[in-house]
Amino acid sequence: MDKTGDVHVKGNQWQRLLRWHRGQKPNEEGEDGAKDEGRRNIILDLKKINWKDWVVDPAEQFYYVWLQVMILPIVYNWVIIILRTCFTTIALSYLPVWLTLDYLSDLMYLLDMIITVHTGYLEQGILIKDLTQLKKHYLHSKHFLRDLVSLLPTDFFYFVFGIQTPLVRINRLLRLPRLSEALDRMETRTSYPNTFRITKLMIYIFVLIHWNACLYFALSNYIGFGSDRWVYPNITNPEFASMRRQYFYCFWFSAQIFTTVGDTPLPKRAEEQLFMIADLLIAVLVFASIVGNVGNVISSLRDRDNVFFPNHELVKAYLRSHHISKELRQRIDDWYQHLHINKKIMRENEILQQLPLHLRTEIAVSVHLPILSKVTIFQNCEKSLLEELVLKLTPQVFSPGEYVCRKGDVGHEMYIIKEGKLAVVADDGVTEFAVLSDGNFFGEISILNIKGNRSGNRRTANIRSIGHSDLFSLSKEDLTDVLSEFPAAKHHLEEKGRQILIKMGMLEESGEGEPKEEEKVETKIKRLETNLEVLQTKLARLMMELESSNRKMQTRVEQLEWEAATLKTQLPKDGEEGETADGRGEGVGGEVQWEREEAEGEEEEGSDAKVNKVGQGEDSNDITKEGDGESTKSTKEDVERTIEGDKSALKDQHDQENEKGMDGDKSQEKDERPGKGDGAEIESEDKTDEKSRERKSEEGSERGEEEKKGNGAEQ
Ligand SMILES: Nc1ncnc2c1ncn2[C@@H]1O[C@@H]2COP(=O)(O)O[C@H]2[C@H]1O
Repeated sequence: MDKTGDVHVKGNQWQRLLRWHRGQKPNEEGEDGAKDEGRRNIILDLKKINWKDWVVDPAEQFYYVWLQVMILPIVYNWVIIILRTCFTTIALSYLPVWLTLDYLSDLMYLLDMIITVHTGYLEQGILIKDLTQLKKHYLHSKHFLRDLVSLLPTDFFYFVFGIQTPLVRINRLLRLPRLSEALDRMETRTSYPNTFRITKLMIYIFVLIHWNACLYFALSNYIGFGSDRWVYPNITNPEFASMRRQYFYCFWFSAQIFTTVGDTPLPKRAEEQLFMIADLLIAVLVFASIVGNVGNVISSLRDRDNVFFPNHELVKAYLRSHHISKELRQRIDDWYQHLHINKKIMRENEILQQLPLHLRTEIAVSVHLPILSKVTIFQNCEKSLLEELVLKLTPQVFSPGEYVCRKGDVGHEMYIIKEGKLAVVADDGVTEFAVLSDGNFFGEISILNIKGNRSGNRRTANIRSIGHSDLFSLSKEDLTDVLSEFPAAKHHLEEKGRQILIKMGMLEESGEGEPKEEEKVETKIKRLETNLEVLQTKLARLMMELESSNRKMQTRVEQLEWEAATLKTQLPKDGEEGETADGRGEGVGGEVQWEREEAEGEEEEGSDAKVNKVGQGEDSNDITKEGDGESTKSTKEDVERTIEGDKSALKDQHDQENEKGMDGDKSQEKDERPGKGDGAEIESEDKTDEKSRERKSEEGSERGEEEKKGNGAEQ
C-alpha cells in the first residue's frame, strides 16, 4: 500500500472510532446517508409495532415529546377556565372556539391516560413491559384517580347552571402534576437550564397574575363596577367597556400588586382590604422567589465561569499585593484574555468529575480524539488504551515567547501540541533548531530513561511557544503506565528520542551499552546453573533417604513376622501353663524387644542425621533439615503404629489360639478321627523352631556387633 493510501485508511479508522463514540453507525455515505437511514428505520419500526402489546419506554424520545404536547391542554385549562368564569363577555363571545378547544383538550387528556397505561416502569432496574402488570400498576396508583377525576364529564352541569359557567370544568386543573413532570424533563434535557428556569418562573408568575386579575374583575363585579376608586371602573363607560380593556386593566392592577410597586388605589371596603392583604402576602412570596431564582441563576452563571476559566480577580488581587512587575502582570492579563476570548476551558477534568467514568471517557474521546489521531505514536493503538490515555491528558495554554521547558530542567511530563507552533531553540533563545506544530509531541526524552542518554532525566533542549499554544501534558507516571501496556508506542517514542540524541551527540556509543546487557544475561545464566546444581543435589539426597527408610521398614516387618512366628511356636506350652503366665511373659518380652528396637531406630536416625548434616551444602540447610526431621518422625510413628497394631493383632491371635487350644482339647475329646490337625501342627512347629533358631543366631550376632560398636563409641 502506498503512503497516501495508508493515511487514508488510518483516517477512516479514526472517523469510524469517532462515530462509534458519538453513537453513530459507520456509514460510507456520510452524515446525510446516516440521517436518511435513521428516518427509514423509524418508519419501519412504526410499521412493525404490534399496537395491542405496545409499551412506551419512559426514557425514549416519544414519551418526552408526548409530555411536551401535554403542556398545551393543561396550560389551556389553567388559563382559560378562570378567564371565562370571571369575564363572561369573553366566554360568550368566543363560545364555539372555547367549546372546540375544551373537547380537544379532553381528547388529549384521554389519550394521555391511554399512554400512561402503556408506559413501562422500572422494577429492580428492569423495565416492566407486561400489559396486565402495567394496567394493574396504573389502576392502583394515585395518578389514576387524579386522571380519572380530571376527565369526569362535568360538562353535563351546563344543563343545570347554564353554558356561561365554565367553572363546571374546574376538575380539569387536576392534571397539573403532569405539567411539572414535563417541565422537569425539559429542564434536564435543555442545553440552557438557566434560561429555561427563568422562563418557567416567569410563566408561573404570569399565570398567578392572570388568576388574580380574573378574581379582581369578579370581585369588582360583585361589589359593583365603578362603586369606588379601587374596583374596576363602570363598564357602561365606553372607555372601559371593551373586553381587551377590561382584561388588560385588571392584569395591570394585579401586576402592580405582585411586583410590589403598590401604586394602586386604596381599598375602602372590607372585601377590598381582605383581597389586598391576601395579594400583598402572596406578592412578598412572589417577589422573594423572583429575586431568589434570578440570584441563583446569576450565581450559577458565575460558578460556571469560575469552573470553566481560572479566577482572574483573585489572581489580580494577589499580584497587586505582592507588587509584581507591570510587565509580568501584563503577560498574565494577556493569558486570561486569550482564554476568555477563545473559550479555552482549562479545568475540564474537574468539570466532568461528577460523571461516571465511562461517560467521562466518551466525552474526552469525542473532544480530544481528532487531536490524538494526528499524533503518530497513537495512530495504531488500541481503543481501550486511547481511552485510558485521553483521560490523563491535562490541557495547558502558553503565551507567545513563553518557555514550555528549558534545557537542563528535570523532566516530569511530555507534551502533545493541540494547536499552535513551538520552536526548539538554542540557549540564546533565537537560534531555532526545529519548529513543532499541531499533532507533534515533545519532552519525552527526559522521562523515558533511554539507554545511553547522557542527559539522564534532564531536558535536552529549550522549547519556546511562538504564538499562543494549546498543549496537552501527560505526566511521567501516566505515560509509563500507558506505555507498559503498549510496547509499540514505547519503541516509537524511544526511537524518536534516540534519533534526536544521536543528532545532538548525547547518546553513548551503542557498543558500550551492549556488553553490559550481555554481561547481565551471562550472570543470570550462571546463577540459574548454580541453582539447578543445588536442586539436583537435594533431589539425590532425598532419593537416598527414601531408599534407606524403605529398607528399615522391610527389616522391621520381617522382624515382626519372625516374632509372630516365635509366639506361635510357644503357644502349646503356654496353653498348658495357663493364660496369666502367658500374657505376662509376652508382655514383658515384647516391651523389652520394642524398647530395644526403638533405641536402635533412634541410633540409626541420629547417625542418618549426622551424615546428612555433613553432606548438606550451605544453601540447602533448612530444607534438608526439615525434610529429614519429618521423614524420620513419620517413619518412627508409622513403625510404632505398625508395632502396636501387630502387638494387639498378635495378642488377639494368641487369645484366639488359646481358646482354640482349649476348644481343640475339648473337640479332640469329641472328635476321635485319627491324625486330624496334629501331624500338621507338629510339623509346622518344628519348622518354625528351626527358623526361630536361625533368626536368633543372626540376631545374636547382630547384637554382638552393635554392642561392640556401642562400646567402641563409648571408648
Ligand atoms: N532537534 C529537535 N527536534 C525536535 N524535537 C527536539 C529536538 N531536540 C529536542 N527536542 C524535543 O525537545 C524536548 C526537550 O525535553 P526532552 O529532553 O524531555 O525531550 C526533548 C525532545 O522531545
